[in-house]
Amino acid sequence: MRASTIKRSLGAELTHKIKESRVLLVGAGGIGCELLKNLVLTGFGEVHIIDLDTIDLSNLNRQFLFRHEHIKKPKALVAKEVAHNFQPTAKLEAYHANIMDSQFSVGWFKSFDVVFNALDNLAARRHVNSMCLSAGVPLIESGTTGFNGQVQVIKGGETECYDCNPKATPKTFAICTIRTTPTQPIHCIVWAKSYLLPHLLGASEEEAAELDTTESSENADEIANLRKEAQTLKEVRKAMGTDQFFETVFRMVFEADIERLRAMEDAWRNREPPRVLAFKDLLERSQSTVVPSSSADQRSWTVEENFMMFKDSLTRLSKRYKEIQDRASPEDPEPILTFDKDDEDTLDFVTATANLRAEAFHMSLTSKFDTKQMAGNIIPAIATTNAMTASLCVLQSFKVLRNDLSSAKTVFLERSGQRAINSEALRPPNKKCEVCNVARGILTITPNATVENLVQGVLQPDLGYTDELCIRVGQEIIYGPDMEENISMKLSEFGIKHDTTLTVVDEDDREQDPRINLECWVTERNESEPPSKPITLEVKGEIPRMPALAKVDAPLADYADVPTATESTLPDEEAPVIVTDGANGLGKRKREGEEEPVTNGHVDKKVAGESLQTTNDAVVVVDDDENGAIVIDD
Ligand SMILES: Nc1ncnc2c1ncn2[C@@H]1O[C@H](COP(=O)(O)OP(=O)(O)OP(=O)(O)O)[C@@H](O)[C@H]1O
Ligand SMILES: [Zn+2]
Repeated sequence: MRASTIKRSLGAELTHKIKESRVLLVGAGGIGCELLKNLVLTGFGEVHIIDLDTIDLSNLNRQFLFRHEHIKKPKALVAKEVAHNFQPTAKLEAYHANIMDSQFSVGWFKSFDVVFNALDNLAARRHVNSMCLSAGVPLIESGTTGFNGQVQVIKGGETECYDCNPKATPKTFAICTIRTTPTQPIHCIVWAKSYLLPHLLGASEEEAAELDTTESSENADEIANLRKEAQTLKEVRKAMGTDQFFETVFRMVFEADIERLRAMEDAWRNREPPRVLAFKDLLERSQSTVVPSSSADQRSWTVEENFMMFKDSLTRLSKRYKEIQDRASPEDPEPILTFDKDDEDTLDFVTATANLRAEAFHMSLTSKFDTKQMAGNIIPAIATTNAMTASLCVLQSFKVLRNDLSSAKTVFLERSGQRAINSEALRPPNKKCEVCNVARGILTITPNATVENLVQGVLQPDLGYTDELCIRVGQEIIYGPDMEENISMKLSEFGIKHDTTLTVVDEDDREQDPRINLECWVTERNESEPPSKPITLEVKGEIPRMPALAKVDAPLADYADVPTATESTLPDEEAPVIVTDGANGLGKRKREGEEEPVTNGHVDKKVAGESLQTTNDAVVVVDDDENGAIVIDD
């Protein structure tokens, strides 16, 4: 877009702010590539891009900044180079690094006007959320899953943060369902991928995160059985590389084990018992069957084809296993082959064994293509969803830059409802959220400052803490009620220096509610400079108390009315239930018992298309001579 067009659409003031701004883009994947292009074309003056990964062939279909010749090169660096061609005047900085590295400190985050998250995992999202809260920098969080997308505007102390709503943990399956009574193809796939493959080819049971092996009174026998069986499988592994290996494994898994399960009569009172797959019979039936080719991945293979594929893939995997074993020195641990959706050998093995098990349990068989999606927990990434989500991020960032949070929205992109784009007013922080419901302070220390200076010189006399407090740096506790010995140690001995963040946790809940956590950002000064105290702490007012019964907050209709952290004037509503859309960790907010998104009167829902004719200030329609109408809507 031409600069003059942008200026006419956004107005001179915002255009100027955009040009002067310094923003951080975390992640240069599906959303990140689109976002970077949008940012530079919109005229953002300085964009820093960080991504830890290198470019993969499978990225090319949607991460349009990357080409074949870029494979294996760092995403951030290539993205920077390519985007620079779109807007040579933009200042771009790239980091091939993990955003969770300590070099990206609170101080560094403070140097940005806005941070954009375009990540694919919960841990990194949470980390950036917390850094932005500490640094007081607004965050535009985004994610997509298939046709669904979401953009959330986060501003510490004013809106919900990423962690204000609980996120669902990845789905796990009870081990007994997987091992004894599978009822769906996915149960067979998880069995093949997380039980059979690891036991045969290396990794231990504990490493299979999808299996819930928690022991209870009901499943104690089954767990004991499992352990015995795991031992047997390890024994069977010794036959690897011999001609009998395939037959031994097959007979153990599809004959002996199924016989054992059939004998558990109670389990089959209300359902059909599994059938034994006889090795000899299948061997005979598949005499003239060929192993399915790799192009036959979209159709379900016959039982005979699955049998042949089981043999073929097990042979390939055993060969690989033996090769690794032969190369290793005697003191090396046993080799481990683990499932990878992009590893043909393990995918063939999982498809074939899952299907044979599905056959034994009277279920329909699954194609290799579908098995890949299911076993890899893959929901296809859709380029248009990423592109639309990235544009919505930029539109929301305009409101942040204008300091107009009251018109910023959480935006949902969806396909199932009547409307493609829905939005909700932002909500104030959830008072129960331990991540954003913290007080913040600036702690100025001298090089020799001690824990004692902090506790007895500042926290207790100035802020009223008792002995029941605990001090943390990251996850490490450096001082607490049972750690008196640390009181005389220097803060520097715990690695506390300029730009470290430490947290003070009030553990005194005997008489009244404890204070909310106090997060201190450390700055250093010279011993000789005034004031003379070795430590000073700057905090605004008293540290509020932890709200005992704070409930979920209402949508934010008017920012002027946002209750402060100490007030409890909010409506008495149930905590929101998060329906996650999969790996992106984003949750669409729904309240319990509701099918549709919240429409309780507080919520301002809008449709992009419907707003075109409105006179709402946020909607700008520009008639551009060359490019037709450009509509900027929220
Ligand atoms: N801690 C982190 N620090 C920096 N970048 C990260 C971090 N975690 C994830 N990323 C990056 O975020 C991007 C997310 O993009 P996307 O969701 O499109 O994933 P992808 O890995 O490119 O694609 P796919 O997972 O579908 O193969 C990736 O490029 C990934 O490398
Ligand atoms: Zn929060």
